[in-house]
Amino acid sequence: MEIDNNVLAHLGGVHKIYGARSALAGVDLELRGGQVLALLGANGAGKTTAIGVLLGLVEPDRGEAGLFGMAPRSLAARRRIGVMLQSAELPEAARVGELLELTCSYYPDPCPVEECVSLAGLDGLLQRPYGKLSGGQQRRVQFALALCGRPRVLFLDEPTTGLDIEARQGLWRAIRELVGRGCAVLLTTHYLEEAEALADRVCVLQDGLVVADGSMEAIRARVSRRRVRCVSALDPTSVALWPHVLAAFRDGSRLDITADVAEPVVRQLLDMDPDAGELEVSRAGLADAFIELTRESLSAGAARIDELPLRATATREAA
Ligand SMILES: Nc1ncnc2c1ncn2[C@@H]1O[C@H](COP(=O)(O)OP(=O)(O)OP(=O)(O)O)[C@@H](O)[C@H]1O
Repeated sequence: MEIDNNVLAHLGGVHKIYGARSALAGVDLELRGGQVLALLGANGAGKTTAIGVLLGLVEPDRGEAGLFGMAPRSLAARRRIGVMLQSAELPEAARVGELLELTCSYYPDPCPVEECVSLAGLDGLLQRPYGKLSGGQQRRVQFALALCGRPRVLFLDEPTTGLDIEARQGLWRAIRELVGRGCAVLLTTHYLEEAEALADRVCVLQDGLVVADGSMEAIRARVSRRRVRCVSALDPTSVALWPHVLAAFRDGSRLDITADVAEPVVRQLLDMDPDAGELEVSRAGLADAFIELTRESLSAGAARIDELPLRATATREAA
């Protein structure tokens, strides 16, 4: 078989079953040099299991995984990656500086500690015991530890969960800087704006299956649709049946409508509810695409974004 040198990490036909539950049901995935791949999916979709298989932490029942064309558990492969999982068990009494120095000592050509500190925004925290840090500060320490070996590939499993807005944006800046230096990133996140801000490729998992895999532009192009929001008492279930409406749901006092074109929907809305107010019309983003992709995929049986059907009439409440 011909080996593509630009593929840094891959899964091929991976199945993983836990009891009666299929966590991965034949997943193919490729991460290439210079790429930021966002792995998206609802809770339990299989994202962490996929990362576990890629890292050699989870043994697949079927299929194969590789890192730099090697077995994921090989030392040579492990030396070239950085990993930040959803949780980390680190000694609570160890000071941040000690943890960084120790981790750097495992690598032949480590990243200078000061650089890890600056990228992760840990200034002033080096003397603090890890166990006394806030949850957000601990996440930043875990990020810094992932950088110690100058990774060629970074695996980040929900890296910014629990971070405040400033810390999240700091971490995005750091990720962009690392990508600029040639690091590839596999990222899972529930913040779709995070995927939009960082990723150039998106893979959506649902119930252990890849339901969409494409470039961010392909997804954006796919959702050239509009979002209409307003305060209205109209029933979203009937609004979902109007011409041009793809989905409608209630968000508190607001009605949130996704449509292929906005104008006829706005006209009908104002006809049906003259009291409708605070009208907003915007271009639908990745979040809307994601909701549709995961809602429609089961009936569509599609594997690529451009194969998915264009219409969904269910409301989010009903889904
Ligand atoms: N060690 C395990 N034993 C039993 N079931 C497991 C195990 N690990 C994962 N699962 C199950 O496999 C499925 C996929 O889990 P996984 O953690 O990969 O999902 P996820 O997409 O990462 O979810 P989340 O967004 O909540 O982190 C879930 O149904 C989960 O309960």
